Amino acid sequence: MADVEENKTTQSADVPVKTSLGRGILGTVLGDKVRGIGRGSVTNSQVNDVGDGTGFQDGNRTNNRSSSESFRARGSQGHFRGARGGNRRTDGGNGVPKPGGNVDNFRNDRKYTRHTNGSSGDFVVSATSDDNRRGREEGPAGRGREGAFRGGNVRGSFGNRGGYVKQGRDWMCPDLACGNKNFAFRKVCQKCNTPRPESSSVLDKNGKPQEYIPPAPSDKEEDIFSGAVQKGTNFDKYDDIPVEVSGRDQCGLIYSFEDANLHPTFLKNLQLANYEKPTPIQKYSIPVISAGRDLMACAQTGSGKTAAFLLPVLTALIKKGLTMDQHEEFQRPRAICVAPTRELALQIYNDCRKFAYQTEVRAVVLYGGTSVDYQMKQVECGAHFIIGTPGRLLDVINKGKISLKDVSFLILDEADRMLDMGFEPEVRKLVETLGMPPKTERQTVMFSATFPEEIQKLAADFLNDYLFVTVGRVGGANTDVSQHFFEVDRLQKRESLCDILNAGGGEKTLVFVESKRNADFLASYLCQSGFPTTSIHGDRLQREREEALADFKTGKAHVLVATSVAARGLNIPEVMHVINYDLPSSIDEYVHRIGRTGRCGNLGKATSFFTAETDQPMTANLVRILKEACQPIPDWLVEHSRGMGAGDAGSFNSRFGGKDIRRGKFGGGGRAKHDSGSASKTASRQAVAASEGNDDSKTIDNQEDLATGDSVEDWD
Ligand SMILES: Nc1ncnc2c1ncn2[C@@H]1O[C@H](COP(=O)(O)OP(=O)(O)OP(=O)(O)O)[C@@H](O)[C@H]1O
Repeated sequence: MADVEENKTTQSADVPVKTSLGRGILGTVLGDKVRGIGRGSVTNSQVNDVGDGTGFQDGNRTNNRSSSESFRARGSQGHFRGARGGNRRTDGGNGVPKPGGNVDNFRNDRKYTRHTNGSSGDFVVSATSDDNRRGREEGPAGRGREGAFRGGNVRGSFGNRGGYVKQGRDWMCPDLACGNKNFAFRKVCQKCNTPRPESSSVLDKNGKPQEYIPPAPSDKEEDIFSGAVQKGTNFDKYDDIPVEVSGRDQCGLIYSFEDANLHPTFLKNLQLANYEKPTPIQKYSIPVISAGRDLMACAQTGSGKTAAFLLPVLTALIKKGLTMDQHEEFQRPRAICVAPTRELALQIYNDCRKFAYQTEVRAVVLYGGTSVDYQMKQVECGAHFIIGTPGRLLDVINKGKISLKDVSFLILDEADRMLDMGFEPEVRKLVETLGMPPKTERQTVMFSATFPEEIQKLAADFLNDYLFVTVGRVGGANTDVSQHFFEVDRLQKRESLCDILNAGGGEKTLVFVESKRNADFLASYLCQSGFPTTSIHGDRLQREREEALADFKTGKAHVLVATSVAARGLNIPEVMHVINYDLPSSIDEYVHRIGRTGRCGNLGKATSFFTAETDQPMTANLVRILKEACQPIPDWLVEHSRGMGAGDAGSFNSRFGGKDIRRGKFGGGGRAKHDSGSASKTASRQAVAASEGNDDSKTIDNQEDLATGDSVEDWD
């Protein structure tokens, strides 16, 4: 993918720049075939610009065309955005497209619509929807791609772990050479006697789904402290990011963990975890929480927000003194942390076990898709700190196992998500109706990388005279992630993805799609195309979700296809590349998705497929995010963004400029800007208040779609 950068300089597709025997921008030479994707392509004699030069090229072009025949430049130079219904040959049996298909064959029997694209003189060739359907559904054997998937010709995504087998449903033989579809009740494959994959053996003797009991976490020190993302080369550059604190009576900041008055065991545990010095969000948040203040904290993805709340909360719990409620049926947790997805709740729980290692703090995690009885037993064994997803938490509370009256800390991780339309009713119920002390008698802290203004307004219902700490811009993208965009026709996406994965040479890649069905579909396709792939989404069994994540973490599968369940918070070491196969409908979701790479000072890469017909409403916000992160902005994206309202390039007049919505209401001295870096180390350790008076007015960008269908799937 270095090629992407390398080739960006060429603006005109007509100018032959270099000979490529390997890959073009995203183009890949496969045998004697050259496929260009995204916005550039390669012929044997020309390399065309990826960033700006041309549209993507039909796959199996012959090599002797001149680049000007193959492409026309965009704008004044003319531009060809080749879209086609499928330059793939269909596979005899199942209609699954194979790479390297023949565009000419395709053209012979497909209808094309040719139209011009405004004043630019571009023309776009696109297949009609009939073509698209045929491209997908027709195969010599008369079975379409989707038919193949449902009908039994698609094998498990990943050996016997990935079989797309649902509870109580028919299952596919995990033996790739067999792939037979078996009825749900069969324990072995009818055709080859291969045992049913473990993940499908979930029916009890009454045919009801058996409940999943997750494996007990290891107590071994090396296991507890493994699995974290290690610091990258840009870790120290976090200190250069400006920090802003707003609110009354601000607290100081710390420059080392030793300054933070943490419990001594935590200091030892930090060493074991290789935490040498705090990140900016930790420097500012730990003193605020330790001082007993409510907090809204916003910092870029992967910059250490979890430790920023866990360390001071755990310290406070120990300082206040923990009574042992072990083996009592009724537990009175002192701290509750709520997270939007099961995997994130589990991850926070594991971080909590890490920091609280060898202390008396007992943490319990409650999340859906697992046995409630099992989790209730865990609670009975003692629960000072409960971490969970809202639905399961409510469930266990309603079963009378937990009293909230002693809760002194409420933490909302991914707080903007917890308070959006999908989760807000559950969170409100948890906080306001089940006996939790009111906001003046508990401490409430909220963390996220994004805090839209409307959510900030709502959050005020739960917070008491809070401080707002922002590191960098609210809602800004992680600047350690290089962002690339390719305008790709919907039907070109799969092939483009394969080219990118081939070019990546097996690097760990997370591919986001919008729908659960497409996640299965794509994972299956990638498996068949030779990429070890697994998938995670809300329709998979919890056991399968955890196995999928484990396989991806260990590298057994180097591609994970995911819906938005994996967009927030997940900390997976060595994810080198995030691909938005489908762009999300919300810019905040985009920021969180690409934040799965480039964590903890490591560099990462994000590639997004842009399809004008679906993604046009995102353009203004994308342009703004790119500009803010100092990323190159493709001209075509700017063009698309024109007339899309608040996001014209150059304007930051939106919610992204949003900081504390209370600004201007603190009288003087309520807002302070800081440099958390080395320069300020010589200064007083107290935050220096620099009153800035009233802020500029701003417009709220209403293009956000706060609740996306898939992402509410984890309410339990
Ligand atoms: N001070 C530190 N020193 C070394 N590593 C750290 C430090 N703080 C955090 N990390 C590591 O950085 C990684 C990212 O941290 P974390 O998951 O808390 O990020 P985050 O800000 O919560 O991200 P997101 O916004 O995606 O939820 C983790 O692996 C964590 O162990």
